[in-house]
Amino acid sequence: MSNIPKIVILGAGYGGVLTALRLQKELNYNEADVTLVNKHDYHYITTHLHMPAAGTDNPENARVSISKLIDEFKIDFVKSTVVQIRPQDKKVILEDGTLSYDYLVIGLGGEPETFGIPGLAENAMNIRSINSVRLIREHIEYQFARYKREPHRTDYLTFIVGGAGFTGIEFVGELADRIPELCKQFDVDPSLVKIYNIEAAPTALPGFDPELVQYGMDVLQKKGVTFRIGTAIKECTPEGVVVGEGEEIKSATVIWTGGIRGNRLIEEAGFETMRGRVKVDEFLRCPGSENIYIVGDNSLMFNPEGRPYPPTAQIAMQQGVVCAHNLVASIRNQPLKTFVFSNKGTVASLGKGEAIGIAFGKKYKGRVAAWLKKMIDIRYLFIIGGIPLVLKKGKFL
Ligand SMILES: Cc1cc2nc3c(=O)[nH]c(=O)nc-3n(C[C@H](O)[C@H](O)[C@H](O)COP(=O)(O)OP(=O)(O)OC[C@H]3O[C@@H](n4cnc5c(N)ncnc54)[C@H](O)[C@@H]3O)c2cc1C
Repeated sequence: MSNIPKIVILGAGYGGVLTALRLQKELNYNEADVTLVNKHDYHYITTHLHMPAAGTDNPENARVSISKLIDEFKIDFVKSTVVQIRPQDKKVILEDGTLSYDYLVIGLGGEPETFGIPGLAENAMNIRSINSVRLIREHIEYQFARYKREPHRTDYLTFIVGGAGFTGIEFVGELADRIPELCKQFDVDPSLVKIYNIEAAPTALPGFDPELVQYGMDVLQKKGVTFRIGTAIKECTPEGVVVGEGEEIKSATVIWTGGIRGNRLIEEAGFETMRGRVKVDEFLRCPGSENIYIVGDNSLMFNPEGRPYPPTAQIAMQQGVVCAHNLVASIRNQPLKTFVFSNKGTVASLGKGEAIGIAFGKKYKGRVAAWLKKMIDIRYLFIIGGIPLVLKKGKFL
């Protein structure tokens, strides 16, 4: 049996892919066996998913074949679903086999958090993966077709988005752009279509710059979005949602973007978690299990003021780089690097040609912010796949 350490990476999301790409670059020949496990043979660009969900872009543009990203002479890719993590045995159970590891990286991404709201898990859809956005896109078109057969059912033309965080705001922006096209295609009077964005917090985009939030809401309202801010969804049923003090909004489409938690496999593995996320140490290791690293939405880290960093692609990518560095350092018995988050800013799209954001300490809105958003997306494609990927998947217009 070989004495080469075995590194297993679970999940080819932002954290997992960056870890794999960096290991591929930094490890010398025969220094470690690296295996990347993912349930699909493609990586998806989560930050694009609001577009194919609304139907303003093709889902193909939001996914990249993993074989195009990694060097399969250096990294073994296993397409499978993880069903159990067994830290006590240093094993991972897959739906079709078992892997043993010396070092484990967990980057399985988050799951929707429904905060125990009755009916949400059963009746609402989520923008989480290529498969989930395909479903949303088809579902939206189908509601227009159904309405033409049952014109008394205006609930088919009412679209409810729960949560006005970044995902909710970006999605309603795209949906509002798509509606005129669908109305034309299905001969539907646009004034019959309603888009509600419902948020329990006292503001949309909680924690974001208030002036930019106001700008964003004005843009979206002009496009036809109705905001119900400071309004909690109390229940979700097959007929719609119940909000506030019992008001019912009838709708055949509820999309929940209001919360994200870590992965249930981590809780089931016996790690101490907060909403499925593990509070990692400064080197990104799981406390008490120094051979296990956790990156991305599965990890929990706090800023110097003691507040948790929101789970973003940006932090997941930076963690992937440091995680790979620390794995190589562990193997070489060298000192580990502390993870320090460098916030490059945040930009939220509001649909075609409109966005709001803060980058490099400055506020941006309108076309300039929309351009910035494109540059961020292109930069990511470049990091993971170089110029060929930018040319293939990059959106310049
Ligand atoms: C619509 C939307 C827009 C967003 N926009 C932004 C943005 O503009 N900027 C930003 O910084 N962040 C944004 N985010 C957040 C960002 O996408 C996440 O924080 C980021 O994807 C987390 O990366 P990750 O590596 O933890 O996991 P993910 O990217 O979620 O990847 C997890 C991977 O694990 C795989 N997987 C899951 N379970 C299993 C299993 N059991 N077995 C095998 N494989 C499994 C999945 O298929 C996936 O490939 C957005 C999120 C959404 C949903």
